[in-house]
Amino acid sequence: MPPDAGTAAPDAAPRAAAALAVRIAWLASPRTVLLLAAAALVGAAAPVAVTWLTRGVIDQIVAGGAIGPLVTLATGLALAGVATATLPQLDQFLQAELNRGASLVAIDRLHGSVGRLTGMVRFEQPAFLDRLQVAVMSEQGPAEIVAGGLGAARSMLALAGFLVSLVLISPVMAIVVVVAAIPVLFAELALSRRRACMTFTISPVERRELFYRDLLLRANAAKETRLFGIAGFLQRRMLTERRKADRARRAVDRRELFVQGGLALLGAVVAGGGLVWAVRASRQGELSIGDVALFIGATAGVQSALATAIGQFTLLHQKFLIFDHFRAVVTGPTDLPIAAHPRPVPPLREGIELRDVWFRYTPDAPWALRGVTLTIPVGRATALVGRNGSGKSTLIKLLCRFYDPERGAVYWDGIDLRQLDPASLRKRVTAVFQDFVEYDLTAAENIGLGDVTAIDDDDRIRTAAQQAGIDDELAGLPAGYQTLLSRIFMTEADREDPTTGVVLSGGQWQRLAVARAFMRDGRDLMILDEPSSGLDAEAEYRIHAGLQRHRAGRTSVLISHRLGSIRNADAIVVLDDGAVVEEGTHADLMNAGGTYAHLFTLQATGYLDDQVDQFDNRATAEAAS
Ligand SMILES: Nc1ncnc2c1ncn2[C@@H]1O[C@H](COP(=O)(O)OP(=O)(O)OP(=O)(O)O)[C@@H](O)[C@H]1O
Repeated sequence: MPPDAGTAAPDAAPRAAAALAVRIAWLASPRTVLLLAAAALVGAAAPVAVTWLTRGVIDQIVAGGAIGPLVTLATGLALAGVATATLPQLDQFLQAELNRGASLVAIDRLHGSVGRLTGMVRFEQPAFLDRLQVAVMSEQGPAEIVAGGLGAARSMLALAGFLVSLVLISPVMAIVVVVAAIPVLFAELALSRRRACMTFTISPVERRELFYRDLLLRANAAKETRLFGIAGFLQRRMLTERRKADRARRAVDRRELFVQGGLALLGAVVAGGGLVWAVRASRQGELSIGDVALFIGATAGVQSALATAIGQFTLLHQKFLIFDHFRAVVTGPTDLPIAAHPRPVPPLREGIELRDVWFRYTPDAPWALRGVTLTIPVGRATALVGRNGSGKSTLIKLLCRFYDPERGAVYWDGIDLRQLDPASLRKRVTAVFQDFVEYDLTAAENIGLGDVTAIDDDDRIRTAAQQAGIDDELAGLPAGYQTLLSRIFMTEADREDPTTGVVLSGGQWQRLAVARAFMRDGRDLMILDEPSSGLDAEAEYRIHAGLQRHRAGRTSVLISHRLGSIRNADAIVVLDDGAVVEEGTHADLMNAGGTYAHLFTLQATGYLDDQVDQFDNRATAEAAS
């Protein structure tokens, strides 16, 4: 059974997420972080200074004091004003700069971690995919968290400054303002938790919306969506998912509206009450006019700094919770257990052996392989055949160790694959998968990716293409092997120029995938999962002749529903419902008259008219009886 550790939501660790975010930001640009911190310090001091300088100026004017100190105070006020006016722009620039650098580091970390997942297990787990989607959206998290943290620190410093000012004028008022802020803090924290939770819970809905949107916009789905007239149907489904997500967002927005509206009202009542008191105190001579100005500025300053600090803390808390999904992905365990001291994979000398292998994709899924015991001898061609869903592709995924068996084991010259280094194992394997990738790159790159160390080696690329029978076609493209095999990167100006990109046919792509596998020449094991399913008869014949030549003396596993193409394999293994039901050469299996003989005869019959008639008659008779 595939392990599921690390996919279930782990206990959120917002502190660890915050620490990781700060580490990433610091790694990206320590200078920008320091500049932002300096800006935060000045940003905190400036408004407090403005309030005190304003009080001094007013009191000097009212008292008719000397011009010198008044000018000094006014100059200070002007400088503080300049700092207050220009800091937001500088702050914005620094934040954007930090964002660029830290996002780059975050993207690199995230993709590095996903790339280090050795198997396919995680990609089949919805919980991991949800987490990954949130993690991908969190690339700006480090910069936002650092900027938010510094913003909160700035508000706290400003708050302290204003609070001291307010305590000097009216300690009671200072206490009232602070006490009124306590419910705000708790309410905002609860709101932020709710928003972070909503972001995660709507993730499957957003993934479904993306799936429908992708189908509607994808070129290779356009044929079916048009012919079957399902664009409207898919669009309605997409909008339904969007509405579901919007309903969840609206519920949180509505709660915020009521809670924050109520809290704002409370703040306004406190400030209004204080103002009435200050005016009365001034009339009774307890406060100077400058004191009243200081009181008004300090009360507004305390309230706004408190509101900003609480807002920033709760936003930070929310960002920690969201960025925690990023942390969970980048620090999560690997999907397949890796041996403490994985052994490098030696060249294959005897063969690969499956011993009583049981495998299912999830604990609640039916078994895809049931007690498979099988030897793939070195230097021999082994063919896997069987009906759809009988477990052929699953078996080769286990040979590449994309998954581990739940019971039993796969051995490479007697060593359990779990003891080997997965990367080292894969260096010894080449494959054409059923669902091979069509890269929107040049023809040469499409082949060269088979051995990225030789991606510029034109001779090897060309040899691989010749072996796959596609050299002539690639050489004949407008820019030969350098032709881009895609039209998706074209600009409007390129549209008429055929050399900027061409579209290959399905069969051509398939031969290109075979060439890519040939690029990894000299590997110990070659896996071919339906390498010729999309080819015309002649291309199929040529590719199988080429593969046969190439396979000679090498270890290969070949899957094909066209039984004629595997009849020359050294051994044919028939799978049925995840179990090996027959094994032998073509002649052995035909003599045995079992599943293979039945399937082979059925296919061969299709190519011979008189036998087709007999077959049809027999089928009609069978149907009638
Ligand atoms: N990624 C997956 N997640 C869950 N179940 C899967 C997955 N891939 C295959 N299966 C299931 O495992 C069983 C074996 O599938 P597999 O693809 O190995 O069959 P196959 O013999 O290669 O079929 P085909 O001839 O159609 O390619 C099937 O029941 C299939 O539904």
